[in-house]
Amino acid sequence: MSTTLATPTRPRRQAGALAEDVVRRFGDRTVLDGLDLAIADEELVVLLGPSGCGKSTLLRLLAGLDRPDGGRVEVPARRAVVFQADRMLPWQRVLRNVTLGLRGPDADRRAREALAEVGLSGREGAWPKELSGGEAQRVALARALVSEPELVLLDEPFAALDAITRLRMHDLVRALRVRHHAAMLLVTHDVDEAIALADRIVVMRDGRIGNEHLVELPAADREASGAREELRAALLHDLGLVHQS
Ligand SMILES: Nc1ncnc2c1ncn2[C@@H]1O[C@H](COP(=O)(O)OP(=O)(O)OP(=O)(O)O)[C@@H](O)[C@H]1O
Repeated sequence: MSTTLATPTRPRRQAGALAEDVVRRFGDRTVLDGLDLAIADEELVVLLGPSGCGKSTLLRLLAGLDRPDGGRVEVPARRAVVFQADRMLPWQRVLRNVTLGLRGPDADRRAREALAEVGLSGREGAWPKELSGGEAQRVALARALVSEPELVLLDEPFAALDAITRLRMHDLVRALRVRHHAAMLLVTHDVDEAIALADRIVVMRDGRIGNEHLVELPAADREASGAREELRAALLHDLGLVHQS
């Protein structure tokens, strides 16, 4: 008997996230004013912009923690958010903080694996207050990734860390990207962090995305190169931090 195989329908490649003509007002202040942003699968987009321009507002909309007054937001159901403060439950040990919200008999195993991935094997039984700032943010990353999200939203996750620890966290993010295939949106004030990590840097201006920069520099050139310096100067200009003569 012959069998006719149905043509497999390829899953539609869904964008990592989409914001279309998004408006968000607080009182009479329009913070997001017709903003468009599409993040591709597995793309790491860094969002830069002056303080108060609406970066966290956009991130909260994409996280589903807030709703727009106009426009459309499309995000995958499996998404995770990492904030500047780790937001662990202080009365739960590290392992329980990672298994929070996980279901199934393998929750513990998955949480242990996630902690190993961020370099925290052996710290499962620690209390949150026993962790350094860098370790706490590692837990936050483990907690975000343990559910295998398709979209990870990071709101200044390393801002409170010292410079050396922040560089280690950048290495960790790069390593995690290789293993997890999530789209990421990272909000930061740190132009060097943006250049170190981004596939694309977008700069917010007047409630929308203003300039965008694709970052196609190989890893070594992100540390030191003429192209890096040019990009850095362009970003400082976009942010109004230097004036071109
Ligand atoms: N829930 C809210 N109620 C009223 N105003 C708000 C609310 N959330 C944000 N805003 C206002 O919206 C503007 C944008 O805030 P948002 O936190 O998004 O800026 P940001 O770009 O993330 O700033 P920063 O870089 O300083 O973190 C600010 O003026 C803020 O006061």
